[in-house]
Amino acid sequence: MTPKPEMTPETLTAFRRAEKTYMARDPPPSLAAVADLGRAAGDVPGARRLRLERDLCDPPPLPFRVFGQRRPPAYALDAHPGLVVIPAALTAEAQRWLARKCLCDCAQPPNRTNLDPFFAMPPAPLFELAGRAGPPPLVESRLLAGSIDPGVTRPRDPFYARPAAPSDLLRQLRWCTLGWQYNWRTKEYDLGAAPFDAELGALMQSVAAAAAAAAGGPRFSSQAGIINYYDERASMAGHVDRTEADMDAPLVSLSVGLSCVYLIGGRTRDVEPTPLLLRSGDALVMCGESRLAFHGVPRVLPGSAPACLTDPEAGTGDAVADRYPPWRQFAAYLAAHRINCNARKCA
Ligand SMILES: O=C(O)CCC(=O)C(=O)O
Ligand SMILES: [Fe+2]
Repeated sequence: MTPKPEMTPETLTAFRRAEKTYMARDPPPSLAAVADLGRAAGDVPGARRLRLERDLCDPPPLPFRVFGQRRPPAYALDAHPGLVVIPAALTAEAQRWLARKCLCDCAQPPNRTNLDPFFAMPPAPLFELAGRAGPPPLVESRLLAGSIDPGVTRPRDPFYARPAAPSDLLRQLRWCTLGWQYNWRTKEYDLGAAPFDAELGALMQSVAAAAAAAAGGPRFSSQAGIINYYDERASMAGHVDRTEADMDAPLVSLSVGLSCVYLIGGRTRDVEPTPLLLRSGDALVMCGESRLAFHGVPRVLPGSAPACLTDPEAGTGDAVADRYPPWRQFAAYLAAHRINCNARKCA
């Protein structure tokens, strides 16, 4: 038997090499080569300022000021055609609104989460249950109850085989699907549909329309989406979102909370990716060619969330505040997590 060849850095693909660099823990990587379009776009090789030909707020998607500017600076990168980055697109209030949407309105049935196969999820947002005073209502384990669906791999971690407190489940929340429900096992949208939050859909549409008018590929509607919840050590491996039948329509992606290093590559992992710094409130739109590009999040940056989120009183006066738990509960979560919410057209 021939021994397996050592995977030397030379034999790794360019994408994998970059992932390893930015995932390293000891020592942590230098961020000197990470492109900062929000603060130093002039230093980024191949970055071009795009002229938005449409206002972001045309028509206004929500009844308060969502975008910092009607036509904020937006950037394209020569090496990744079709990608549009709009740094600091969202106002502080809109970032708080998005965090509330992603943690409360959207993260509950009928939308699915990574926890559904293993727990009998209550018909309420975990985030709200986790913040309630008094002894928490425990959530039943489907493993323990024997009601786990056939074909689902049983996790080894004993956490999944015991009733769990909502606050412990919230720590394990990794994703939630919106609209057409994506099945990670079959890699198809075959789990039926839940209504896509109308307000969130309007916000996504606003960003898609302005970016697509500048970069091509105007058709967009929020048919499906994913919310990703990252703790400080979480990452997302490089992939292409290729399940959607309509791969010409843009994919819109909004982030709040901690900053991250986002890698954008090309059609294969051999294309050298560009590391981008994405901050809370940035919008990213994958149009045209970049819709087929490998991308991922190798690193979240602890301590990088803005004060407009982490100040315990920051959201107290917001128009929607009384519909949600007190802001201090969000502030604590956002100081230690990144939330990414993305939407795509499927058919
Ligand atoms: O978190 C991000 O910015 C990327 C998420 C992503 O690529 C996805 O959900 O497909
Ligand atoms: Fe993706």
